[in-house]
Amino acid sequence: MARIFKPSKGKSSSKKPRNHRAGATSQRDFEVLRYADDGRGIAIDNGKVVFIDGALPGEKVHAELIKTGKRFDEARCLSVHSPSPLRVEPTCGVYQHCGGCQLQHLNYRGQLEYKQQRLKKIIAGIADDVAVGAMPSTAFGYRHRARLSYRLGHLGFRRRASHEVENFVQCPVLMPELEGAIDAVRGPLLAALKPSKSAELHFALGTTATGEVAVGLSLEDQAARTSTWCMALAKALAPAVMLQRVSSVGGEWCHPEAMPLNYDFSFRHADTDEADSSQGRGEFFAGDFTQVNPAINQRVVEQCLSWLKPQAGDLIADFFCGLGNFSFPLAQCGARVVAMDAGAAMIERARQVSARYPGEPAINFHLADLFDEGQIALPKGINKAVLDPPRAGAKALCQRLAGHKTLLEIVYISCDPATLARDLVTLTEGGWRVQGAISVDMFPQTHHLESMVYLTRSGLK
Ligand SMILES: C[S@@+](CC[C@H](N)C(=O)[O-])C[C@H]1O[C@@H](n2cnc3c(N)ncnc32)[C@H](O)[C@@H]1O
Repeated sequence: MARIFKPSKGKSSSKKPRNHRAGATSQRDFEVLRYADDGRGIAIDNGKVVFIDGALPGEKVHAELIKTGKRFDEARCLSVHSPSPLRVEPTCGVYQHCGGCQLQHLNYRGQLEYKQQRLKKIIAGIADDVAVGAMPSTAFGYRHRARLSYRLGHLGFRRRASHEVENFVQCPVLMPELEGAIDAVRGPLLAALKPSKSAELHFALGTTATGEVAVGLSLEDQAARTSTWCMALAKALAPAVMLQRVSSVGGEWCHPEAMPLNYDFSFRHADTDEADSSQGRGEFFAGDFTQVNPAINQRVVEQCLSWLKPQAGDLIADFFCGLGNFSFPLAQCGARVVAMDAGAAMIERARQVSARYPGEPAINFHLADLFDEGQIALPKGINKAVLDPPRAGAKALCQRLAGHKTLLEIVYISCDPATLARDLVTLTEGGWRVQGAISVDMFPQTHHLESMVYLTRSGLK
């Protein structure tokens, strides 16, 4: 028997299972049939669905029930009788406790296949004739930012299904420079954070204006006390990490010496394969939204440009634009862009960056809540659009776009399969057709699925 998952010695796993029937055997064997949408294995036990953490389809596993409910049970794999050929030994030493990754026990080819199949399921019945592509990433060392929690003297990632914090030692999905910087400032941070009970810390890796690699840190909540406290912390962390921004009840406070990091807007033109870095660099602070996997992000931007073929004469809406990740490359190809987002600080920074470019600004950045029907003002004459919403999707916006008169092409980038499925139904019922779909591996080793879908429609009278 291959022993893969040992029962955790951590506090959270020693707790008695919630809802578990008194006297019932909590460990037994299961045959795993298929994947659940969150990467767990699904088995059927006496007609009831059981979700098994750490189990793969085709395997016979020995698992411990950790929760029982009316409709389904939940279990954790303890050992594997007949391992799947796709099973691998997890790289990370704390994989079985940490809440960050869910698929390290599945080889990378298997992960890509699993994500591709999920996207196939989403467009089934909507676009059965469309072949779903897969965009692979490097399997480890891809993340340029990380959010760590501090709680009761521990600094690291949240444990699986728990509020407890797993102390940060190493994290193989982080870029090595980021991993090293977090390790370097662990001591000073732990000393400084002592008085507060809990805090969220956003680390991000980028370059400075002079091209050096730098790491920024922003703190949330009660970690931000007084400017004196922050100055002392900033000093203790430098030069390994810049304390960039601190949220506090009174608003945002930036350390006076902290510089924003650079955001790279360069891409390669699909037709010539030439690199284009003429829109150069934007700026961001740790805590701003940036795509976590910069190499894959560049490919996503390039795929978007290759579908939309932006050119002079186009008026393109970039909905949920953030710092202008898509807006700047679209404008660089000659299109005019109207960009919208609800993040006031990011919109302001994007405006400042766009104002520095010579000539007429080709991008208009607007602050808008795109979930609020009343605030969705669709720019007149748009013929193409990029939608890159948060997990909640773009319900109200898709309802408005479904019957839009001048809009002919949409690229929808989604980080949530359920809301993507809902919004695609709205659009296709309005006459839109899916022409392309790609599962993008923005988050290797996790079950998170990023997708890109290209839709077109002939003009409405
Ligand atoms: C997945 S990110 C995409 C950002 C950007 N397109 C990029 O590639 O970096 C989603 C964006 O939606 C924005 N957002 C969240 N809720 C929103 C809302 N209700 N209305 C408008 N924008 C919102 C966030 O500020 C964030 O920038």
